[in-house]
Amino acid sequence: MSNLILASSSPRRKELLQTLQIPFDIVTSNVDESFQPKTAPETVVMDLACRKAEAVAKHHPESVVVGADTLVVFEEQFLGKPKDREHALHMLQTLSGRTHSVYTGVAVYFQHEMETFYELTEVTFWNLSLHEIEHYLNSGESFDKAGAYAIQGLGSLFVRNIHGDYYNVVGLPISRLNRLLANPRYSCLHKPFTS
Ligand SMILES: Cc1cn([C@H]2C[C@H](O)[C@@H](COP(=O)(O)OP(=O)(O)OP(=O)(O)O)O2)c(=O)[nH]c1=O
Repeated sequence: MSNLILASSSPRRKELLQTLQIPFDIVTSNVDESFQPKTAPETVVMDLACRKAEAVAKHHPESVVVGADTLVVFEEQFLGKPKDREHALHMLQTLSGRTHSVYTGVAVYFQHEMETFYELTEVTFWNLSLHEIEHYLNSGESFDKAGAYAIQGLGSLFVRNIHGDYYNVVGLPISRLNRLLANPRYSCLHKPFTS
């Protein structure tokens, strides 16, 4: 097993973590992703990221384990992954012509200690016609994405403006994670992009 483990089944997170050019393995777990109503979104994403990292770290205490969670938030509504087409349609209609927030929480577990942070990116959508949304839903891209869209795919055509880290929206704020891993505490990772 590598010194670094990504506790995620997300192919986007895998791709982004590869940017660091550190060997890593993927180990996933099934954690309970429920949370108390009225919890602040940054608390939710950091807490879920911790649960994912902890569940894997239990079985791999020698490794640095990274977990993450992404949530789309519009006003008081938390938009996770849509349950079905109807749900995805409703989410995209909610986001149409408005600005929403994308939170990703990241947790790094190593030697019985957890470090966490979150990033927030504001994304503004163009007004979307029903025809456009239906066409997008037919692509199937919505279904495993928070907020029912993928900024890295066809969903990019909905985006009028973005403020913050693009990679945070895709699911892993990689430059901030790289800064965190620069700490000598993680020297076992032999990172090429930090001194
Ligand atoms: C908003 C947005 C989300 N997403 C994805 C990132 C995450 O994979 C997903 C949010 O769901 P998550 O529950 O954060 O992650 P996951 O279930 O895919 O993977 P795991 O829990 O195993 O780590 O939405 C995009 O790929 N593009 C986007 O533009």
